[in-house]
Amino acid sequence: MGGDIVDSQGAALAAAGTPVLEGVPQQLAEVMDRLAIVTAGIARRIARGGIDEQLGGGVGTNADGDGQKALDVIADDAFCAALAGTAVRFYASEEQEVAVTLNPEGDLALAIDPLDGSSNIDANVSIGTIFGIYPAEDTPESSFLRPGSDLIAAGYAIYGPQCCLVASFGAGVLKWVLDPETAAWVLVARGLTVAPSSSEFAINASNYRHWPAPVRAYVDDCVAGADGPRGQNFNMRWVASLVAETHRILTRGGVFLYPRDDRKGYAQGRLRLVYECAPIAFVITQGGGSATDGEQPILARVPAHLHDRTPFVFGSSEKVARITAYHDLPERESSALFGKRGLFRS
Ligand SMILES: O=P(O)(O)OC[C@H]1O[C@](O)(COP(=O)(O)O)[C@@H](O)[C@@H]1O
Ligand SMILES: [Mg+2]
Ligand SMILES: [Mg+2]
Repeated sequence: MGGDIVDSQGAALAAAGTPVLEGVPQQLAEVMDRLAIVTAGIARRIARGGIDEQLGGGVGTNADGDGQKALDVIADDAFCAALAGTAVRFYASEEQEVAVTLNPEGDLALAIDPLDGSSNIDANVSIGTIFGIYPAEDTPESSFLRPGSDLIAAGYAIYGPQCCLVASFGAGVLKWVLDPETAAWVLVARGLTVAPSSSEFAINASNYRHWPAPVRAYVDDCVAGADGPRGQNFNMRWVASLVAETHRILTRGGVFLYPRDDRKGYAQGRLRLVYECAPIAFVITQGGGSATDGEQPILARVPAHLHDRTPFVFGSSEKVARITAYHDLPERESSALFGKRGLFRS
């Protein structure tokens, strides 16, 4: 199962019929266990990176034109192999052009970003895996080209100082920690929530000059701090790993923005609706936070194609609502100097 990325402890448990993960609904138990087993194997392989292989080395480009690192391909192969023979009928990966049929009798359709944040592999900064599970329909198109509100499960693994799995099955957000002493997954939380407000925002500010006016206006007002219309100071973070930003926001609140911008190829932002934004939106919404494309809820968006991208804003509800309000401002208001803006002047 999963080539050479298999956690032997997890595989032995599964072979003995013992659940690897506690707290998973029966319908999803085998699939979640296999995801957990591969995740533990990837975590161990990352920890050994550079000893006998270079996981961050470039190996080509995927069908979508993105550069692929060795670990992107290793992780994709491992998840795909591990899910063969389970209830997963269709496997749709960010790294593959079309969805793979794994089990024609299966009743689940799994979308995956096998390795998220790949620019951070060599830098030893947190990276992850993102997944979403739908009920399978007759074809890959009808299974995946639907609103994220149809998801029955979604979550992510984070390969960081601590390896965690975070998932929702539609009734709150659960978190497991991989115990490095025993190699067992331990359920540590059942009801993770997103703080309703916060003074942190996350955006790649190097693209400032390319952003739409409402995003520039929002960030201008945050950066102006106590001297601007918001009348309070803010802090900024940018990890460049969506999983790491999500994990921080689930831990202490905040807001994340990856807007559309004027650069070639960024008319719909950077992040993929099916593999990244819908699953993260599902988890964040289950935790009481919000997720939009700047204006509309992400979970209502229906992709036209598997690899569609979308602007993405998510996090503490109060902040996401405020960003939507900036998008509703008249153009002359959102492009005005921050001190002149009426709506949010304190
Ligand atoms: O380098 P940028 O433009 O800041 O983009 C960073 C974003 O790109 C991503 O790395 C895209 O994911 P992949 O690594 O799976 O392609 C996100 O994790 C992250 O939020
Ligand atoms: Mg990604
Ligand atoms: Mg990826």
